[in-house]
Amino acid sequence: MNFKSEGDGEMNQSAGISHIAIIMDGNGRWAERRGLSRTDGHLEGVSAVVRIVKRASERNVKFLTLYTFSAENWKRPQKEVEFILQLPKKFLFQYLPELMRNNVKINILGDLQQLPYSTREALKHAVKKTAKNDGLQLNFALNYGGRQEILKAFETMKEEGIAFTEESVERYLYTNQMPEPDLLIRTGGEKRLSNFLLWQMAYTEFYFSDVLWPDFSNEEFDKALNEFNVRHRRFGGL
Ligand SMILES: CCc1cc(N2CCCCCC2)n2ncc(-c3ccc(F)cc3)c2n1
Repeated sequence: MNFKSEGDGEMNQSAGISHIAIIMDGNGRWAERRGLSRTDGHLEGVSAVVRIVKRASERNVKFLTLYTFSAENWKRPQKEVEFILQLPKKFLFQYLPELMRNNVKINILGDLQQLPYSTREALKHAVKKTAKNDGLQLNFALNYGGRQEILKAFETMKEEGIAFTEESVERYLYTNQMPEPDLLIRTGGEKRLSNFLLWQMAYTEFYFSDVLWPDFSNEEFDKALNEFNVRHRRFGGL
């Protein structure tokens, strides 16, 4: 199956959007409301990832960054953490061939040293296999924390004797090869950043949705993009 791209025929509504970041919240509540286990909620969340990756590619988004596991998520019950940290392997085993067919490039943001060996190996394989692809750049933030990222950049720069400027710091962040997010979408009703891309989102538009991530449809995604375009519509003015 190919992620069909909306050609120039239809006005490409997302012409101004290069990079979208998403905090995919609400998976546990989605399951609890249905009398299902939290792990069922995470699995439904994976299906929503596949759906929105395809939609982002169709809307000609160039970079899509997904917050899949925060540094704070380690505080969850051990069984749930163990289940979640197996999801990358499951996802890649099932979807990497299709992502390759659609020229998707996978990048990983975060500290992978604490992840299970088999998960780290699956991630390294996916990054290597998709490295030459030049379609949508799909960034997974795993064991990621914005404050930790900035502190790690400062420590490395200090060791290397690099002067701190906005440009030099950005070269030491996980996102050093990509533009800052134009739009942040957070699902699940909370309205906070949760230590995500703190340096990078200094000028990012925020879109908060009460929809729980597993229910986040193409229509909901399109509403966020269209809202961005309304906010950024310029009629020749400044
Ligand atoms: C590491 C925890 C985690 C959690 C998770 N959830 C759970 C939380 C949010 C909802 C989505 C499902 N997903 N979904 C895809 C991945 C994934 C990560 C890397 C990769 F290369 C490919 C896929 C994923 N990873």
